[in-house]
Amino acid sequence: MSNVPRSSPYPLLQVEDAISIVLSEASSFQVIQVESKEAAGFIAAENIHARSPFPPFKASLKDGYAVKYPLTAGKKKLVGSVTTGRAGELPQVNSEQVAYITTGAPLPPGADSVIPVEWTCEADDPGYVMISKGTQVLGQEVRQIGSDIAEGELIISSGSYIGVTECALLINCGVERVKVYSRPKVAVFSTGNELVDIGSVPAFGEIYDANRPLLLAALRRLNIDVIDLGIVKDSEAHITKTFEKALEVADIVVTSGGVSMGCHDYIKIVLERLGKVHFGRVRMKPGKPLTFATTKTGSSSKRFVVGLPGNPVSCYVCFYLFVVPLIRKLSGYVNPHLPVVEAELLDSIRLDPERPEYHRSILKWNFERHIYEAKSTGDQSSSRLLSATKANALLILPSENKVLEKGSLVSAIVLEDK
Ligand SMILES: Nc1nc2c(c(=O)[nH]1)N[C@H]1C(S)=C(S)[C@@H](COP(=O)(O)OP(=O)(O)OC[C@H]3O[C@@H](n4cnc5c(N)ncnc54)[C@H](O)[C@@H]3O)O[C@H]1N2
Ligand code: MOO
Repeated sequence: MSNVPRSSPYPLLQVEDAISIVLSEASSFQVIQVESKEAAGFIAAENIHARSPFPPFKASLKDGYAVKYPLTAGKKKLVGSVTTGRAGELPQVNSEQVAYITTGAPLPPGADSVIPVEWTCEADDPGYVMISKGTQVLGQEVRQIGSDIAEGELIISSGSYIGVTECALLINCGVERVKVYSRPKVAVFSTGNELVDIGSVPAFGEIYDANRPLLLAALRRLNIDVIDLGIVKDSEAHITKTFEKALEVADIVVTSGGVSMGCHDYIKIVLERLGKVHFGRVRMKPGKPLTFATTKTGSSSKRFVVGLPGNPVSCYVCFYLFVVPLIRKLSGYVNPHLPVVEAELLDSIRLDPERPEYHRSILKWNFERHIYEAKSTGDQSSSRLLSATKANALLILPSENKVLEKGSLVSAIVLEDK
């Protein structure tokens, strides 16, 4: 091999600049309507107002007796009962009368307050109740109409995340359907002549494809629709054909392998032909040959391609640093970045003098010291998946020719995977 390139034509970008490029390219969202009960996990694409107040009627806060304020202690006439869900005629309650009521049931006409059962006892006559403590204030133990949520109140603003409680809130307020940002579809393929799927027996020189299952599982955990395009041989023609297929069906194409300087590294070459390569190298460890491109053909919307490096840990780290924020931006997140916290190192770590390192670590909250502590996962080779197992954070370590002492404070990107 005498005709391979000896240096990369791609400038070595800083991580922050590379992430900014990805996010600035990803600005177009598609708005869809979903049923409120299916809305958890989406970002709202509209301001949502309560269709009805909650509670929709004056409701009792306690099991007890509905009364008209003021009511003194003593023997009172029982005029009926109101239980939750009850339709039809409610008993009229006047002064010196009571109606049995359960928690959440509507107050009957005339009543404005509730006396809890604990303040009452049975009377000798079944048509009466003994009230041992009278009303203290008007409206006691009553939830007024709209006291939790007023009719028309803004309950979810455009751009906010719909979690499980927001999903319940929508239904609480009678909102059946909501406009949300759709999530991108993602196609995944691995490249490499050495790769075989688990289940087949690897010949000498072959290894199992671990990256595709990693990416597919991570995407499914993010509720993303995935298209699995399998293992593709290191051939320009095969890779081109697979990209063309992927770009027809997916918004984002994520590949692994074939982005470095080897004679069979075709991803960058093919992407230069199919679209625009925004960057092909990032100053980071692991993940240096990470590649990002966009394509646009005919009337189809812009497509995004992230060429992840083949080393499994590089693939994993770059997925969380670049693909997850890209997905979040396209899905409507106002802040697409993963959370970052400050953590104290439990080990001394030798820094890399060339590249900032995204050091896999186990992050734990120390309840006595009120601080996050980070334990290294050991050998950080980009082929060693054991460095990423158990890890729930990536420590952002600066590039310097020194040892960062135990006890130093560093920024840690929190991974949602664990
Ligand atoms: N001359 C240079 N060589 C390399 C450089 C460089 O700057 N100059 N960068 C190195 C870095 S850093 C990385 S990272 C790798 C990434 O290279 P590729 O993306 O081209 O990856 P491959 O060569 O295809 O594979 C690398 C390694 O990972 C294994 N692999 C690949 N795919 C999978 C998979 N799906 N599942 C499991 N393991 C996989 C593959 O067998 C190789 O061992 O390049 C360096 N080289
Ligand atoms: O960047 Mo590579 O990912 O160090 O092995």
